Amino acid sequence: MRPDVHRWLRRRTYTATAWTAVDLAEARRSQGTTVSVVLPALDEEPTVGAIVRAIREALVHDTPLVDEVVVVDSGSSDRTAAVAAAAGATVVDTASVLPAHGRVPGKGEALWKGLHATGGDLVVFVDADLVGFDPQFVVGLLGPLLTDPAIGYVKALYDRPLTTAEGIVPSGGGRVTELLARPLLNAWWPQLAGFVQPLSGEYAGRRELLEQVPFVSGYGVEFGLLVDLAGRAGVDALAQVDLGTRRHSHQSDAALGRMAGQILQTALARRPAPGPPDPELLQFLRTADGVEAVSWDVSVTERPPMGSVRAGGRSRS
Ligand SMILES: O=c1ccn([C@@H]2O[C@H](COP(=O)(O)OP(=O)(O)O[C@H]3O[C@H](CO)[C@@H](O)[C@H](O)[C@H]3O)[C@@H](O)[C@H]2O)c(=O)[nH]1
Ligand SMILES: O=C(O)[C@H](O)COP(=O)(O)O
Repeated sequence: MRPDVHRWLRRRTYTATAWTAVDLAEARRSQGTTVSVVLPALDEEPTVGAIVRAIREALVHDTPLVDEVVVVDSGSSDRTAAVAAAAGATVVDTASVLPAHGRVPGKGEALWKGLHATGGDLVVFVDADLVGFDPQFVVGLLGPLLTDPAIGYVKALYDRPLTTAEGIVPSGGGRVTELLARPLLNAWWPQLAGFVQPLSGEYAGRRELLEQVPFVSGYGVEFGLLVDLAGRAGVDALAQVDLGTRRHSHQSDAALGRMAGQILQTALARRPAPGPPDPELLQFLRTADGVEAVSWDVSVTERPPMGSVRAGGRSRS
């Protein structure tokens, strides 16, 4: 493993249980820091209400860690907006925020408009399709930001079970992550190979930093933010926090193919200066102490066209 990635992993990987909501509420009160939570939502009627309610009960009413919970409705055709509002969220529609900029489809658009529609110094993004959501997710994401001024952006890491018709595969989820995003990141941005879940939809950042980078409109938004924020603030300003396990609703293989296409477009638009890709691939295993990185050499050797070999052989004979 590259020494810089090894150092970063040890220095910038945290566990959500390191903080309590009460401690962080006191930290942010003494700093005068405000916190917004943004949930992008497209047709998430079955799950959005429970997530909003859990955050509001634990982190607005019981302990004052969060100032506002905003659901950004990304053009839902179900009752997402009504359910979110009934649970206590402020609901905005992507079409009504910055109307002069129009509305383009996709998750990243909802996040970008959510950034505009909120006012917190710290902004926490949480997907609205999570199942069994725990408000400690928000506490964990805020922990590094409220306790270390050098950190500007924090991404979630977690185990990702895959729920299938046959049952639950404990670490079968994150298929786009494993098959596309991680290999791409390792090849072209190996300094970011320590991110266990580069596509995680739960992350938090300082507004002053988030407002300096573009937001890709679709599913490339996480990949783009990671690369762009590292470029803007440096890898040491980025951190990850272990939230345990995360379950969500899965998309079809065909939909994941389209997601992968958007991530590929995002990566190609940011491709670093030409040069050989890094041949190391870091993958991660869950251990009793957290996660362990496993390094693989994925370099390939190009054999010449057989015709040229035969021609060379003939000329030698
Ligand atoms: O046009 C859209 C599409 C999705 N969403 C919301 O965005 C969140 C995540 O979308 P989802 O379709 O559930 O994505 P996943 O299949 O979970 O994809 C993973 O990988 C994506 C690519 O990086 C990330 O954007 C996701 O957060 C991450 O969970 C959910 O709340 C959606 O309702 C929108 O608001 N608008
Ligand atoms: O992050 C990913 O790789 C995609 O969201 C797919 O996740 P899933 O395999 O858990 O559905």
